Amino acid sequence: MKIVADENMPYVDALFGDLGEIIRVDGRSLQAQQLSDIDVLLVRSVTKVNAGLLASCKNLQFVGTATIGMDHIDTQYLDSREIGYANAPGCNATAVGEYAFIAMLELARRFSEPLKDKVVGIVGAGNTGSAVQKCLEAYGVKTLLHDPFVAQSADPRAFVSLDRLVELCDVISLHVPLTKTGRHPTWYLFDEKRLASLKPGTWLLNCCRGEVIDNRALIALKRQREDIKLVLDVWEGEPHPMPELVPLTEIATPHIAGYSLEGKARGTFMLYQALMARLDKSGDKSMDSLLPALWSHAVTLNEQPEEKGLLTLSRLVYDLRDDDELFRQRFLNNNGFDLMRKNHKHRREFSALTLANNACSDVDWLSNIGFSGVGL
Ligand SMILES: NC(=O)C1=CN([C@@H]2O[C@H](COP(=O)(O)OP(=O)(O)OC[C@H]3O[C@@H](n4cnc5c(N)ncnc54)[C@H](O)[C@@H]3O)[C@@H](O)[C@H]2O)C=CC1
Ligand SMILES: O=C(O)C(=O)[C@H](O)COP(=O)(O)O
Repeated sequence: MKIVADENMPYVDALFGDLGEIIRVDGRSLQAQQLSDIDVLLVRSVTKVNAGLLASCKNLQFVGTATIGMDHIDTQYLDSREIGYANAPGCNATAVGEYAFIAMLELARRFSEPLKDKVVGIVGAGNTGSAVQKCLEAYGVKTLLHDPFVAQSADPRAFVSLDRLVELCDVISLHVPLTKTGRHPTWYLFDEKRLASLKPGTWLLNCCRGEVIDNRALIALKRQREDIKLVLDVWEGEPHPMPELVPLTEIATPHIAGYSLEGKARGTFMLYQALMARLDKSGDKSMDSLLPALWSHAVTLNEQPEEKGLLTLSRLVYDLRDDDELFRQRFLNNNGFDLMRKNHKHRREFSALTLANNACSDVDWLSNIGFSGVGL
């Protein structure tokens, strides 16, 4: 079996090595002629999988994308050729949720405005939106949700309209797929008009897809409204963000909100499971053996952490300031955006840090945020 896999997908050799030959490729520049005799294609979000790429692959049985988003895959075309496919829903939801939560803690500290006093609006209440909500609620922050699809399901949570969310929230975090059609398209959901309606001092975070916000209109807004604070992980026109937008942000990163080691391992593992099911084989691999230990195993709490202490714990697991600094230095360099993504291997999730409780008082909320605990 011949398997072509994006070079930025970790653990492919460990999981797929027994199945056949593995060829690593640069997913963004992948060409049809590299694929003519392959059986399996494993990609990330930077590869457009369509008739143009696959027309000459006669043996192709399966396409896997180790991502949540599917907007880069022409599933109609794959269906028409009866090629199996899978994505990895939820694989990096915890990573995105923790990224947004940590970014909020960073802004709270930078501007001396406690996160605990804010109301946070979450647009899109699926896996990543719910992961942010989990961290916020565990910490005691009030959240409001907008999701016209989930609102109509049996989900017991309360929902508000987008207008109401924008009107009421101090912080807005975006977690929708990129869609151009259907009843509630998200392309430019935050257009010039919506951006103009943000209340004074709003913090706006985008960790989903760049084009959910009209980036030109965002630049125009920021030039008039210093009060708005931006956290952008995704950009219109990736891998070339509008250069004038970057200095207008508080935190800027190259589409790595989902890039925890755990999230990446989960993504590859979910594709392994999907391929094994497609081949009607039972897999003998497990995910546990893939991950290394965190550099610091345990921290002992002698007292209940305040917001500053919570940020300190978070930074032990993932210091978002490092990625922000590197991005500002490098995004304009030749291939800087993609190189930073390719080399991004340092980030863990809260669960990698074990907290020991010497504080007596109730610190269950920390395990509800996601930290591992001894006697929490
Ligand atoms: N920055 C990064 O590294 C990552 C970005 N993403 C992006 O985030 C998106 C969301 O991921 P998940 O939460 O896992 O997907 P999901 O499918 O679990 O949830 C998306 C939610 O958005 C809702 N939605 C759709 N249209 C909406 C609208 N117009 N207004 C409000 N809600 C709407 C859906 O009903 C759904 O509940 C992905 O599609 C992907 O594009 C995902 C993972 C990592
Ligand atoms: O899962 C998604 O959707 C994402 O946006 C990914 O986290 C992005 O990662 P790459 O697939 O572009 O490496």
